[in-house]
Amino acid sequence: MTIYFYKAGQPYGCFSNFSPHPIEMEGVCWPTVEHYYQAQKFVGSKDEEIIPLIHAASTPEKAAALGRSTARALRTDWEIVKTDIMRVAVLKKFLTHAQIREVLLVTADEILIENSPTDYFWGCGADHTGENHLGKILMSVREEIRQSLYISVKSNT
Ligand SMILES: Nc1nc(O)c(N)c(N[C@@H]2O[C@H](COP(=O)(O)O)[C@@H](O)[C@H]2O)n1
Repeated sequence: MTIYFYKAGQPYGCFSNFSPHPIEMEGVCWPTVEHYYQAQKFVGSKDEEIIPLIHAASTPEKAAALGRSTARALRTDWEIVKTDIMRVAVLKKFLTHAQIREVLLVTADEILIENSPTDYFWGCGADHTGENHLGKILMSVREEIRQSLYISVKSNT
């Protein structure tokens, strides 16, 4: 069975980057993965002063709106680094929060798909031809956590 997720308030909403699960990255606590991801777009760019505004945004939707502002200059390597940045943040989220880590592990080997009607990179898009990079990251994070649990159980036996 393929598992579709999208909005934080819907089934499997904890897989959305908009879910209210804070992460600490380099000593800074971010309210959601989305806040952190949107802020990373501006690290080292001439518009870096937007980062504290994104950090302080009261909702992930507001953080995303700030990060998507076309009037601002993104860091020049954004397209190269964005998938790695997302993976590190998503891994941190599931290492930090035991309850959603369990939800992820219980999905076993099911395919996970971000059912975004508009996003053909992170999600599957309206016609399901999208690249689903968020779903792929979640499946790879699931495997990494599974492997690390297996190694720690084995080393205790
Ligand atoms: N839950 C939710 N609501 C939305 O409105 C969304 N667009 C998404 N998708 C997430 O949006 C992020 C991509 O942002 P950029 O287009 O790169 O600015 C990424 O976190 C998607 O998973 N989710």
